[in-house]
Amino acid sequence: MILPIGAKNFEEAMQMGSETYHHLKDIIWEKYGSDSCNIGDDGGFAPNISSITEGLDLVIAAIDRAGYNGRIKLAIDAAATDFCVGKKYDLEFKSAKKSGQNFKTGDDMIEIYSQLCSEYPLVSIEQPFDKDDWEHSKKFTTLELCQVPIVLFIFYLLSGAHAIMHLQVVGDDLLMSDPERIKRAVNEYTCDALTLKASQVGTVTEAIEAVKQAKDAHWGVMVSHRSGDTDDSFIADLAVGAAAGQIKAGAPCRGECLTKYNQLLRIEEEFGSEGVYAGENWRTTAS
Ligand SMILES: C=C(OP(=O)(O)O)C(=O)O
Repeated sequence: MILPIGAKNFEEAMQMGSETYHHLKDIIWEKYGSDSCNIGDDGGFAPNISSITEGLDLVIAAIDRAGYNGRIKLAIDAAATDFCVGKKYDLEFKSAKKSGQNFKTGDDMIEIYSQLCSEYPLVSIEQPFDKDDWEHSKKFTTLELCQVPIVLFIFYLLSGAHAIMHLQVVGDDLLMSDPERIKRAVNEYTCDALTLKASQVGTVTEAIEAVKQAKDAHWGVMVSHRSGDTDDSFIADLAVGAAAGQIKAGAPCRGECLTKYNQLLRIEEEFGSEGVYAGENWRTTAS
């Protein structure tokens, strides 16, 4: 996923995201052929890549070709519950020819994520471990991985702003937008942001309660669509109303994704000069 945090407003963010998406399509077409440009549930491409870094390199190349170097950061939704087998993580879970050799422990996964964080402009990882792997979620979140240069890091420490600089660890399945699980995650520090799925929590009232819990803990809030979503745009209003600062609604293609982004454009237009695009403050708007 990409975060166009260097945009001046949502309209520009949308332009940056769309241009990057279309450059990504060209790059994938050139390298893997047109079949690889078929899109999945969330509007993303799924070329036959053989490593995590191969995928990230494609996105970096697209950002570069679109001319947005330094203005767009990266995020990953690992959705690790999907490839957790027992207590291990099967990195070949998508392959038909499984060798059985690519199982990783929770500690191995921490190593992998840490390495990615040091090599890429990665600012957020969602669901890096299984939904019940509280142990590694805690171990990883507590690391507070930071990718800013050391000189800048010291400056941020001195200015008291260091809390926003480390990698955001987002709880999706770990929390299930459930108040009891959020409470446990806050107490144990097993993540520091909430994926908010209104259709998962059930009612708008409960969704607002979950946002309050997250804000009280000074967490980030990422309002999210669902796989196979409809063309309902309500989550755009929810994200603005909750001052979430973050929304995840898929790639800028197909009606069910675009309807959310179009609603955000309309909201921004309605607010006019009073509208505030979260931009660099994407994590702190929630507190
Ligand atoms: C679409 C998502 O979730 P789900 O599969 O639970 O709908 C997501 O987390 O990006």
